[in-house]
Amino acid sequence: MNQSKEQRILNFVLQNAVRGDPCSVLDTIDKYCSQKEWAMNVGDEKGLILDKTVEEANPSVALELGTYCGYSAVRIARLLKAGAYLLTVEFNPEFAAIAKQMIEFAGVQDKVKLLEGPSEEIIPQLKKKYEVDTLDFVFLDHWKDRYTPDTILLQECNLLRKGSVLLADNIIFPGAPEFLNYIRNNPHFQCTNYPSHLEYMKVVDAMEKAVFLG
Ligand SMILES: Cc1cc(-c2n[nH]c(CCNC(=O)c3cc(-c4ccc(F)cc4)cc(O)c3O)n2)ccn1
Ligand SMILES: [Mg+2]
Repeated sequence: MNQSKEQRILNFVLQNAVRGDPCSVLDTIDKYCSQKEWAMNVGDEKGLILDKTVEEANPSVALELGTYCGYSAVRIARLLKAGAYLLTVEFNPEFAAIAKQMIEFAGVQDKVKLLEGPSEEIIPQLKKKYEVDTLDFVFLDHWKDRYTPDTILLQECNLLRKGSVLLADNIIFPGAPEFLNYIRNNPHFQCTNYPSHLEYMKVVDAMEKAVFLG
């Protein structure tokens, strides 16, 4: 049975990156996806915006919606302080299996908990089943029509606190116009736009940061 693109990306990492070196894993994925096969990792350009936002937030507990192959999970986890951790949610079992191996190869498995299932099911379980109090940082990178309902769900589940930082990918392409309208007109959030480009392409994209004001 011929391999999936995601399996080819993982194999390229296993054969070309340095085990236990997150930066080497990120660079190797970026090399493969810019030169051989495009894939929906946040990538190196938007990855720098993600890095700066994570460093500024310096989260103890972070949530990522949309793991895919684990690129941004590795990117976030490599920046977390001792004792801090990332919960990452993936809907597609094939993607989750790839991401698990990617995270382990990068050596950040002790900082990452990979949860399989749809975001609308997982979010309401975070407090009781996953012992989360509040989230310091949330990376929205899953289905674009879920950004708004899941941001509302996070608030309903009391998972945000004053100062919680949300960062959303793909604001322009594929686009999340409803989310942009919701978050920019919501007095409980302070928004900042970061113009960029779609991963590995010249297509215009952007990220939106939204700080919860309580
Ligand atoms: C409901 C739920 C869902 C999830 C979930 N897990 N994994 C994902 C992946 C979502 N990501 C994307 O669809 C995405 C797409 C593009 C793209 C595509 C095609 C183009 F032509 C151009 C750009 C670019 C990107 O940067 C993206 O992030 N969702 C997890 C949990 N619960
Ligand atoms: Mg994305």
